[in-house]
Amino acid sequence: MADTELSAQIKTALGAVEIPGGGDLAGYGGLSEIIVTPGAIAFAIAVVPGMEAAFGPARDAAQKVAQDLGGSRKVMVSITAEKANSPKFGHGAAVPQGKTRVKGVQRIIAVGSGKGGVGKSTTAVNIALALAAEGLRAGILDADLYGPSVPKLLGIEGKPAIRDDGIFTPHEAHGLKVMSIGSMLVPGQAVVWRGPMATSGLRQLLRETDWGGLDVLVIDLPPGTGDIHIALFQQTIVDGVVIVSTPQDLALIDAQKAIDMLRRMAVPVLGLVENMSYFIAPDTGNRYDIFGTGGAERAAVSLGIPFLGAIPLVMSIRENSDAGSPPVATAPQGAEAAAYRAVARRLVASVP
Ligand SMILES: Nc1ncnc2c1ncn2[C@@H]1O[C@H](COP(=O)(O)OP(=O)(O)OP(=O)(O)O)[C@@H](O)[C@H]1O
Repeated sequence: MADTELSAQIKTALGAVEIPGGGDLAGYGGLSEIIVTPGAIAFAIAVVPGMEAAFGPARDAAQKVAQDLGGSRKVMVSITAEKANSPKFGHGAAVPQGKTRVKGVQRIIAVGSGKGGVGKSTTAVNIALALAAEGLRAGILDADLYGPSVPKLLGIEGKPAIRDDGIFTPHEAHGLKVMSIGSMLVPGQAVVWRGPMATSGLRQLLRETDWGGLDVLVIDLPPGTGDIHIALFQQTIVDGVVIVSTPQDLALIDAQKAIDMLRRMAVPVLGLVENMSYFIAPDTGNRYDIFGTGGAERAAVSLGIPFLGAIPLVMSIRENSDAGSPPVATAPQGAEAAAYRAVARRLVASVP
C-alpha cells in the first residue's frame, strides 16, 4: 500500500479515538501531519495548557491504532505541550548592578524558553554534553524549580554529598558536573517554594558548590520569566541565554517577552534553538517538517537574534533521555547528537 493511503487510513481510524472534552482525534486541530515511511509512522498531538496527562489515553489509543495498521513499522506518537508561563517580569524595573561571577566557573550559558514543555531541559542537558564533547570542562545546574528533570535525564539519584564546611560536591554523570534544585525539595514542597526561598535555594546550589574549575556551566532555567530568572540575572554574570522553542510554540509574543527581559537585565541573548522541529524517518533518513518549516528561523530574524539550529523530533531522544541516556553521551555518532553538537559549536563561536 502506498504511504499516503496508509496515512489516510490511520487518520480515518483515529476518528474512533476519543479526546478529552468530546470529539475525536481525526477531527482535532492539534493533530499534525501523519508521516508514514516503509519503516516508521510518526505524528504529534499539540495540546493546550495542563492537558498533557488528560491526552495520555488518547495518545496510547492512537499509538495502538497506528501500530495495528502499520504492521512492523515503528510507531511514534508524541504529545507536545504549551504550558502556561511562569509569573511575568514586572515592567519598569531598573537594570541591576553588582553582578558577580561564580567561583570556579569561567562562563555561564543559561537555557530558557518562553513556555514550558518545549524540551528545554532535554536540550540543555544535550548542549552541556555537546560542549563537553568540544573539549570543555562542562557542568549543568538544574534551576527549574517547578519541574526539575535533569536528574532523570542524566540518570542521577539521591542528594549530592555535603562537605564538612557545608559545600556541595556535585554529582558526576557522563563527564558532567551536575547539581539539581530537585535535590533541595521535599516532595510536595515545590508549590510553597516561591520567591525568597526559591531564589536562596538556587543561590546556594550555584555558589556553594565545589564546581572544581569549569570552562562552562549550563543552567536549565524554569520556563517563562519569573523570580528565579530575576534573582539569577541580578546577582550573577550570565554570559548568554539560549531560547528553546518548538515550531508550533512560536507565538512570537512569548519569545519577545523573554528576550525583552534579558535585554533590560543586560543579559546577552545567544539565539534560538528550534526543538522537535522535524522528523527523520529511521529507515529512509528522509526529513519531514510535520508542523511546517522555517518558523523558528523566521522568528529569530524578526527578533534580531541568531538562529542556532534545529533539533529533530526523534523517538530515541524521548526514550533514551527519559531513561537517563542522553543521545550526545550514548550515541555520539548519531544524527541527533550531530544536531546538538552543531548548536554547541555555534555557542562556542559566539561566547569567547
Ligand atoms: N527532540 C525531541 N524529540 C523527541 N522527544 C523530545 C525531544 N525533546 C524533548 N522531548 C521529550 O519531550 C518531553 C518534554 O521535554 P523536557 O522535559 O525537556 O521539556 P521542558 O521544556 O524542560 O519541560 P518543563 O517546562 O516541564 O520543564 C520529554 O518527554 C522529552 O523526552
